[in-house]
Amino acid sequence: MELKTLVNHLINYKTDDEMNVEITSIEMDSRTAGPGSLFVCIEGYTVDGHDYARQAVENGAAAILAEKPLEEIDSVPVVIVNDTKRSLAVLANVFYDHPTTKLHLIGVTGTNGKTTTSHLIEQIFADTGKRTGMIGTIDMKINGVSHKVTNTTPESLFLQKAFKEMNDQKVEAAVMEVSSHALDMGRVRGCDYDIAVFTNFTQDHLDYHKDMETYLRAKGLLFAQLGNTYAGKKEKIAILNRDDNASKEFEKMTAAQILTYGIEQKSDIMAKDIKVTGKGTNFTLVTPFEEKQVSLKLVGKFSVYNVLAAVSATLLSGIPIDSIIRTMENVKGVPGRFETVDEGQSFTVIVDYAHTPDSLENALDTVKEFAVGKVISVVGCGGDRDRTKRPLMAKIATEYSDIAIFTSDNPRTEDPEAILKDMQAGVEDREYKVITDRRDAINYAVNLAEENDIILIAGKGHETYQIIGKDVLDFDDRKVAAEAIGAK
Ligand SMILES: CC(=O)N[C@H]1[C@@H](OP(=O)(O)OP(=O)(O)OC[C@H]2O[C@@H](n3ccc(=O)[nH]c3=O)[C@H](O)[C@@H]2O)O[C@H](CO)[C@@H](O)[C@@H]1O[C@H](C)C(=O)N[C@@H](C)C(=O)N[C@H](CCC(=O)O)C(=O)O
Ligand SMILES: Nc1ncnc2c1ncn2[C@@H]1O[C@H](COP(=O)(O)OP(=O)(O)OP(=O)(O)O)[C@@H](O)[C@H]1O
Ligand SMILES: N[C@H](CCC[C@H](N)C(=O)O)C(=O)O
Ligand SMILES: [Mg+2]
Repeated sequence: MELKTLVNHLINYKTDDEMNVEITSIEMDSRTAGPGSLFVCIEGYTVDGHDYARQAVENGAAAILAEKPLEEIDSVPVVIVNDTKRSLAVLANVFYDHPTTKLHLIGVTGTNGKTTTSHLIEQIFADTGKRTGMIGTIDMKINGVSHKVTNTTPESLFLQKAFKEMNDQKVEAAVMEVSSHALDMGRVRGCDYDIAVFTNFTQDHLDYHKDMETYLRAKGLLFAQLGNTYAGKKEKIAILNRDDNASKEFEKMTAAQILTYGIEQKSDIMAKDIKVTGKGTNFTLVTPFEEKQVSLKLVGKFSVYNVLAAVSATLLSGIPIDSIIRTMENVKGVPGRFETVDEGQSFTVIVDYAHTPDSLENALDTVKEFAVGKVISVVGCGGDRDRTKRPLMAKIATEYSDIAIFTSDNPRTEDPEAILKDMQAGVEDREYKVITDRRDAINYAVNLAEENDIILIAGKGHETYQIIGKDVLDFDDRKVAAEAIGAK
């Protein structure tokens, strides 16, 4: 596409250069720029992309989009805009020919349960033979093939390119997690969602959003972005958790039609008579048309919420209820979410991704419900992340466990001992043990466990690394626990 044609989609830009070069790719990283690239300079949190424009040109870039004149660049056209990040979302959408308008696209937001709900939705579509796409914390999947992602919700350029790939691979239905960071940073600008799903809203990420109100507003952008119905497209739908007060705010922010789900409050889609056991969860699903018995392998009341969200989204996508229920009953789980480590031992070991106060409380509450023996928890809090959740998580760990072990979970550039001190500040009159090294902590828990005890190893779930300083070291809770059980 000619640079002029592409850039003309922006309502305001300046250039002194001819814009007749052919653009064959858009890049935001000088290291991936090459012949034919339009390199877009983004001022990041770590470095300023403008400082890499020269490198991009040396690599062959055909043009530059920047927020200021670049005197060192005279061999290729430089186009100036007010906001390169916002412009990038527009240009990527145009360049890849508005890929999300050709997909049935579902966005899932909320503090906890995004990955789980997205996996459930994808599985329901896949089981009906649909070609599917999914983007989230664990990976991006296109028709079942996994691709690496570095963010739960990647940058607009990555997203639009990924959706184009989905178009090329004839994907019909796609689901993605939409993080509050992504909404705030405009990564999902230009994504044409058909359905937006809200899971729940509790404390997390206050390092970034500073307060709960700002965090809530960021999540609300997904529902605001859903907008109105317009000619030729299906109705836009917001699916809201009636039991969570944040839904009331999101309701005000969207012009879309609303479907609610819930357990406590009267909702369009409901679950009643919930029975949680160590083996699964049974409940009655109530829709506006019928009642159905559902028997899940997933455990916990929180899983019922995720299932209700997935049922709502797929029902409204035209999937028959019996087909949805069949998938829900077969799903064994999502990697690293309440995943058991079974080496034939006489006690239970569960690896879970709970890394917020609310998710930890839910996870431990569920474990307590079916625990016969002691509950032993291994819990840590991430470094360079929300400090205020540390004392809360520690308090929950001690209140819901017979033995709570505090350890490290990706300390990143912080001192691990300082993170553990922040955690300990939240504990009142309760016993706990501090073992800084995560492997030692898991070994200790496994050696302590007796018949019928349950160990919950929280925080890292599917992660296969431990970040200490800037080093990313191999570490997988599931493998480490299996080794500890083997050694015992
Ligand atoms: C704070 C934050 O969100 N940072 C994101 C941001 O990084 P950054 O601003 O530091 O980027 P930078 O390194 O300064 O680079 C600026 C520009 O220079 C370019 N560059 C850089 C180096 C070079 O040699 N050449 C070059 O052109 C870069 O490509 C970029 O365009 O842009 C990167 C590329 O898109 C992201 O991967 C990165 O996410 C980091 C890894 C991160 O940890 N983000 C977290 C906070 C986050 O977004 N989390 C949410 C999930 C939360 C949840 O669900 O719990 C998420 O959606 O992932
Ligand atoms: N609906 C829910 N309500 C509360 N807690 C939940 C819910 N679903 C899952 N959890 C807990 O939260 C943890 C993380 O779940 P999941 O990965 O699905 O959430 P997420 O929103 O994708 O998280 P992230 O923001 O890190 O991507 C799970 O391991 C479980 O302990
Ligand atoms: N998306 C979350 C994941 C946290 C996982 C936990 N293991 C940690 O590192 O804090 C974050 O980046 O805050
Ligand atoms: Mg996730």
